[in-house]
Amino acid sequence: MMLVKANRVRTKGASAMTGKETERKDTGGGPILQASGITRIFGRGNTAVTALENIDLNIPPGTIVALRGRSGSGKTTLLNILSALDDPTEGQVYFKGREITGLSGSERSQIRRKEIGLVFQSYGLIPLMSAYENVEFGLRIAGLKGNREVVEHALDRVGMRERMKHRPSELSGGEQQRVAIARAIVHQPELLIADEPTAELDSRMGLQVVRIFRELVKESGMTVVLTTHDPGMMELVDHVIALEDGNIVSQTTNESPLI
Ligand SMILES: Nc1ncnc2c1ncn2[C@@H]1O[C@H](COP(=O)(O)OP(=O)(O)OP(=O)(O)O)[C@@H](O)[C@H]1O
Repeated sequence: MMLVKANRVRTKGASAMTGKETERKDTGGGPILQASGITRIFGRGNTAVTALENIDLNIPPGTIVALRGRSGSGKTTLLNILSALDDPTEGQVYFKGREITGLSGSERSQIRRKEIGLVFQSYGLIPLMSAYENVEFGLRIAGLKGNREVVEHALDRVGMRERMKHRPSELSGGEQQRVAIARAIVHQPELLIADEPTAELDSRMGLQVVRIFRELVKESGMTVVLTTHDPGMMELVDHVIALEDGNIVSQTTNESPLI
């Protein structure tokens, strides 16, 4: 499976998503995430690596956006900056109209815990906890009280309520990833950020995970930003941002995603 059919996509050089034309910093119809002039340099002097170079992008709310590119192209670095895990060397990131770059570590951590959900390639579940306890832990990290109904609802949304007493080692990779998604959405964040969420899964399980993302977008208006190596993902998401050597080389909008 390679590129999407030409009549279903619009490829833009400088699109609304990269456009510097979008100056608005509020969220009333504006982007949920906006990045402006993001450069990230690791190290100094002879050993310095420019992982991202002058990236501009706007992510519209209620969409699934995939960052795509080869290994080393800068996907994870960009995702870490968009989710306030890392600070850029230069540039600004606005989340819901508020600049998050330059905030203190504890302010950034508050935003991440309360307003963003994070999903990782390797699931990141706590082995000794059941699926239920892992999801409840997500609620506590967000500073909210454990609430049975809320936890079970999150597990229900990913189809894992029946297996909630099982520990991660008793679940398949796809099931573990679904629990990890339940943990990431239990505090009902507006933004879900997922680093290679389907990389460890076979194509059927991967599709199931993207289907869950689509349902979250439809039901709660959530925005999902993910990274992927998978060309097949282009058929499924709303926008694809392709990175090469720390630069955005193309942006594609899929007018009618398959799911
Ligand atoms: N902490 C770091 N120190 C030095 N260089 C780094 C660091 N993190 C990333 N890099 C470099 O920045 C570049 C981009 O890395 P990044 O992890 O963002 O790529 P990626 O597209 O996510 O790759 P992959 O698909 O393999 O995860 C690479 O050249 C990498 O070696």
